[in-house]
Amino acid sequence: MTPDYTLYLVTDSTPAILGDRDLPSVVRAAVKGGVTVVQYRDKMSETVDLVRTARQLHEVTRAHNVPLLINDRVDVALAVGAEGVHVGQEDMDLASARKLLGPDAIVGVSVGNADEAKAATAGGASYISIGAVFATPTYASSCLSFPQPQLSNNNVKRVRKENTKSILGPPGVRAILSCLRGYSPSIPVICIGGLNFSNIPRVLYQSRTSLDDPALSGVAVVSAIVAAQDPGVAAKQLRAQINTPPAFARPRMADSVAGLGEAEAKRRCLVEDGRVKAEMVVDVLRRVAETTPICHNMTNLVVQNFAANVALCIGASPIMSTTATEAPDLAALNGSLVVNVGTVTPDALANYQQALAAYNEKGGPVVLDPVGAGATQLRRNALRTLLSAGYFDVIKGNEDEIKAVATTAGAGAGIDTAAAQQRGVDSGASTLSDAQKAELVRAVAARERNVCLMTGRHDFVSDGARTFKVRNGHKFLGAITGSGCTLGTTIAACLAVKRDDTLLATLAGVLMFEIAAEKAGARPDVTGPGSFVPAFLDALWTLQGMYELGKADWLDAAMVDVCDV
Ligand SMILES: Nc1ncnc2c1ncn2[C@@H]1O[C@H](COP(=O)(O)OP(=O)(O)O)[C@@H](O)[C@H]1O
Ligand SMILES: Cc1ncsc1CCOP(=O)(O)O
Repeated sequence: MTPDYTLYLVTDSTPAILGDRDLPSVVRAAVKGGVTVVQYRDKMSETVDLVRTARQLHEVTRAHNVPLLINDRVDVALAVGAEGVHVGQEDMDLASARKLLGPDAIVGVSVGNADEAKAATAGGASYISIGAVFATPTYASSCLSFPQPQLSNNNVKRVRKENTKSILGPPGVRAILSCLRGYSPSIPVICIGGLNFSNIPRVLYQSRTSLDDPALSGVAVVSAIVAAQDPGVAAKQLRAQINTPPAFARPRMADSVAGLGEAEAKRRCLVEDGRVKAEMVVDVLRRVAETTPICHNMTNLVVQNFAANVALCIGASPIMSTTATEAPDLAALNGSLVVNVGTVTPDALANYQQALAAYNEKGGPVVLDPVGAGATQLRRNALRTLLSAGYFDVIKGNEDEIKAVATTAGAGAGIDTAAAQQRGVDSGASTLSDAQKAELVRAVAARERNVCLMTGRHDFVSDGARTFKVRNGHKFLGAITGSGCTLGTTIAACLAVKRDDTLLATLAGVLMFEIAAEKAGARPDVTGPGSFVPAFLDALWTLQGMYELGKADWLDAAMVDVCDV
């Protein structure tokens, strides 16, 4: 019988995680709650104790028809008649473990990259476990910070090695999963590393680019169950969560192009015969004006006032709040969030993460503006932290910022572009052709399973399936501070009212913003960036009046090209 890997528990017997409870009763509660596989992992105990505990655990798991696997120790698995073992890259090799345990035993292998995954698959692993998805204190607290005089030098080395495993993030997991497509599509694959109640839905979602992609067979957790106050309740909640699509999962054309049907795919094309479908764009903007969505900005110190004014001029209701404790209340108001790292600090970063979690839980749209992300190490780190912390519906930035996003994710994410040393918050000279820009935004959107917008004289936007180039805008936008940031605010307002097509909402925001800029820049009294700013706010305000009237002819100015990537 093929084991069910849906919720795979890896045990941890150290006081920091297990506390003063006994492991068999924690495991009993966990399997009753819905754990489907148990791996007994104990790097510290003497063999005699390992065998005794493994026996107790096996009694518990057998009673619930759940396989028990022993970490590393084939001898212990044989001694207690466990269903199998789990080996790492540093442990006994797969072939020897298989030989000792026989063809029916479960032999799982930890992998950290595509080559290891392919080797384990070819070598006859029963399943593979990809990790580490996120950094986790579990190994550190369980092994290194806890004095273990009996730990041999070899064990110390091995433990250190595990602690320094590279962090893959969901994109790294997906890269490995997709390498296995066509190679061995049927091998069960799970992932491990820092997984818990708040990040499992996103990992399951972002580890696939589309519904046609191979999916994970399950997730492995340690402290989310072993350290939980009630391991049984924790297991039950995790099982329920694994089976429920996350609140932020929206219908995406990229997910199901084939399943959409020709009529629906065409309807969502947005551009027909070289012209943008004006009524669809106007519908989004009218909804903003009529419903006044809350637009929560966690933005930099430079643009607070400008961003609030832009939001008001397009008909949204801005609130500039950088304190995460009020984010759950704001997320409940059905609006959207902008996370703009323009003046990021360590405290601010912690607040962004909490607010992101609050919006992700409610399914409220979130825009990430990684301002200056390619300029300093602090910003690169902040970007890495945010990309692992939650799901962003839209990531927007100038060329250098999008390059930073593309090169940030975990190993194996595989977007082929060079990171750029950004000049402050502005982008340096462009080094990419139009085709490369189109491919870059498509690849980021596909990797993150969201929408990516790269701004500049011309903008490129993609949801992984549809990619457009927008040729609107005005040179004064590039000559004032905060044009990119306030475009993020504008897009967030559109996302709040158009949740079933993130790309359309983004395109609507871009067009309104840039055509307003063209109208402002064309005014005879606008002679430079200084006079442009108030004229731009006026133009946004005037356009808002037009869509309230249902007028769409201003969109004749839209210049949107379909990119063939
Ligand atoms: N030279 C330009 N001509 C037309 N539009 C521009 C120009 N430079 C920037 N923009 C527009 O200004 C907005 C912000 O883009 P950008 O300046 O790239 O962002 P940032 O301020 O984040 O660096 C976008 O709408 C973009 O299209
Ligand atoms: C100048 C500056 N410094 C930190 S944030 C910021 C504003 C950047 O605005 P934008 O990226 O929209 O031009």
